[in-house]
Amino acid sequence: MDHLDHLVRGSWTPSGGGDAELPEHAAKWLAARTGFVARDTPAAPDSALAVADSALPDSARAALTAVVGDEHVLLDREARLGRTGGLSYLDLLRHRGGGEVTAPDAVVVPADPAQVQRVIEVCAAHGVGVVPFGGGTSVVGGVQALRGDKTSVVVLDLMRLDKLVSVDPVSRLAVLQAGVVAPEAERLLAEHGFTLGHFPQSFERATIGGFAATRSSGQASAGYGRFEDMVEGVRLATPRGEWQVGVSPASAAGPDLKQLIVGSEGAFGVITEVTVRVRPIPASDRYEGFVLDGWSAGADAVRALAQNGTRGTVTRLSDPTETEVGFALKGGWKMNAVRAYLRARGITDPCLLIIGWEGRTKADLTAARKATLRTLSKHKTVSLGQAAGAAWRHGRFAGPRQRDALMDAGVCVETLETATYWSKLDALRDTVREALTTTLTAGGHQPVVACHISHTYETGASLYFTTLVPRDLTDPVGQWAKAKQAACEAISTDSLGTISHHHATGVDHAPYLPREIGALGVDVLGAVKRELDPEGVLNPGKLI
Ligand SMILES: Cc1cc2nc3c(=O)[nH]c(=O)nc-3n(C[C@H](O)[C@H](O)[C@H](O)COP(=O)(O)OP(=O)(O)OC[C@H]3O[C@@H](n4cnc5c(N)ncnc54)[C@H](O)[C@@H]3O)c2cc1C
Repeated sequence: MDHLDHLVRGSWTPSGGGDAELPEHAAKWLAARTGFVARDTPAAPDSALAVADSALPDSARAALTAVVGDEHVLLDREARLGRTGGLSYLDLLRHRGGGEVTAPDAVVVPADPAQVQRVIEVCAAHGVGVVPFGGGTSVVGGVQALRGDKTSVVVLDLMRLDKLVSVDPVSRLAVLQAGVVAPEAERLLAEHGFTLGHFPQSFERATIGGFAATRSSGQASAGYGRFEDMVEGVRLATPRGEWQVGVSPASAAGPDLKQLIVGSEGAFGVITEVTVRVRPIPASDRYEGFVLDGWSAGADAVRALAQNGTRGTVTRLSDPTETEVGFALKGGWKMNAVRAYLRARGITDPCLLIIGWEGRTKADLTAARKATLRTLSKHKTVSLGQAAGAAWRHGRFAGPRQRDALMDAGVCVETLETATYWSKLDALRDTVREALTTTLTAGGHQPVVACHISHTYETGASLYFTTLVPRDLTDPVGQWAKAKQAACEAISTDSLGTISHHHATGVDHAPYLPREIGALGVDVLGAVKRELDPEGVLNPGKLI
């Protein structure tokens, strides 16, 4: 695993696009498909960014220093700039292009849950906003340093809460501090023979607290569940005091308050510890690729897998456009041979299906794989074998690096996600594709809008869209902002889908939340917030 700088904000990795490059064949394909002309648009240096002076009152600074020590209240430009915004395409653009960015007035780095609690109390007493910051990988504006009605705001960075607190191997439970980054969580748990099984594409950077705060979902959700399924208990610091929930695996003692905290995006409190369900590390795994002919055939097969309980641990279906993008980015004679092979097998509109199985024993894996293949045998499926599965697995965290390289070359590249019931899946996909295509077709440019299903349920599935189009250099922010707005309108009109399956609400999706949960739902969330955070200092402008 690479060492990733905690504070990089203009790209996924410190070297920007340098970790990946846009191969010539891929640039040619993009040119033919979108009208793209390669341009060198590297990130502007950090020195080109204007950061306003800190407005943190001296009294608040002194009180914070008394809690965490002088060296853990950071006021320097670099520390504040490093926690300015998340990692959406628009966040990256703001950092790359120069101009003014919204930096926090200070960064506070407490050492443990007790210090987090006291920091929150100090901020509430001084009317200072607090933005909890885990890995800073939010793509919906969740870590933007907004002030709301406050005159100053601090980022509360959880990076020092990096410990595995305890493991209960009998119950298969572990308590992890909120700032533990996902690869470190896996490393710490592996020492006890366990895995969490949570592998979002942001795995390398995101934290346990961030996963809980956003109801994250990882690539192996078919086998391990979403993050909220893994949460058994939460310790939360609030201006009203500490709140701990979760004492047993199930309970009929009223509504599940744990689920009120999970997904609260720092607006109700700061998660300091999470008790998670863990599983023994699987003894064996196997990944394979299959191809189905056309989106409907692919979606039908994946639905059958989900509804009769024969999914793999990973089950991921690309639509024809995403399959084409994948083949085009790889390029070379091997891809041409695959295309020819598929044509010869009667596949005219290839949809790539990746399935990964894991087993406690080899026999378990074999049985699970057989069950999947039995379901797939009822659908017209061509196997691409383990090589295709291994290729996907090898590149499963490469997307953010490729995005850096594409951004350097002048491409507008961004993703968005939603979910709905199976009966509405095609309508949702068509509507979002139409919205993105219409808004981004301009000036001789044609976008590529690719889609995949990577999280399935008995009743429905997620849809994840990736869009590529030459960047509008005169109004790059407006170009994507309009497209995203059109997609959000398409998703939320007539409750076609959810405004977020796993990226959360943040700032970007907040305007659409009332359509999804209703005015009464917004009032309920508002009441909870007022109860836990009467001064309104927690993560101003997010969620509600
Ligand atoms: C390239 C890329 C790929 C991604 N892929 C996926 C994916 O596959 N699946 C997925 O689910 N998400 C994905 N995301 C989104 C993001 O990684 C998730 O939302 C993740 O859960 C955020 O974790 P984090 O530690 O980075 O949180 P941050 O970005 O730091 O924070 C996210 C939100 O949670 C709040 N928060 C953070 N920590 C705490 C805490 N301890 N207590 C209270 N509130 C807190 C923040 O204030 C903010 O509102 C992706 C993002 C990127 C950039």
